[in-house]
Amino acid sequence: MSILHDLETTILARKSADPDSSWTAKLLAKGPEKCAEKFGEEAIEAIIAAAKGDCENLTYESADVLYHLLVMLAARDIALDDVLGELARRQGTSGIAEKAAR
Ligand SMILES: N=c1c2ncn([C@@H]3O[C@H](COP(=O)(O)OP(=O)(O)OP(=O)(O)O)[C@@H](O)[C@H]3O)c2ncn1[C@@H]1O[C@H](COP(=O)(O)O)[C@@H](O)[C@H]1O
Repeated sequence: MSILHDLETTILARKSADPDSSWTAKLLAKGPEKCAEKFGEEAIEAIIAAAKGDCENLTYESADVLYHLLVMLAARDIALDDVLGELARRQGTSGIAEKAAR
């Protein structure tokens, strides 16, 4: 069990929690569109840190991105293992071959 799986378990439990009881529950209660918007905001913050070469902030923002990615996936009932499975499927294929297959 990875830390991402642990975090996913916590996030899934928040889907049925009182929105006033936690940040995650409140965000999930706002719906998948808001979760996606939040993910986009965090991704932009990571992009800015990367562009500036601010590695300390990029590490911090990347944690925000991963957390908000898991929340966005949970909001659409997509399991982390589905995403990891897709990555595993791509292992051994070149990026160019992957692009051509789409
Ligand atoms: N990893 C995280 C995590 N990363 C970021 N955040 C929250 O995400 C929010 C995003 O930051 P922002 O600055 O964009 O948010 P904000 O400015 O407070 O909110 P808005 O202005 O958008 O309304 C912050 O409130 C952070 O606390 C997180 N909240 C929770 N977790 C994990 O989720 C678990 C469950 O958290 P709760 O749901 O709070 O119990 C925690 O134990 C953590 O492991």
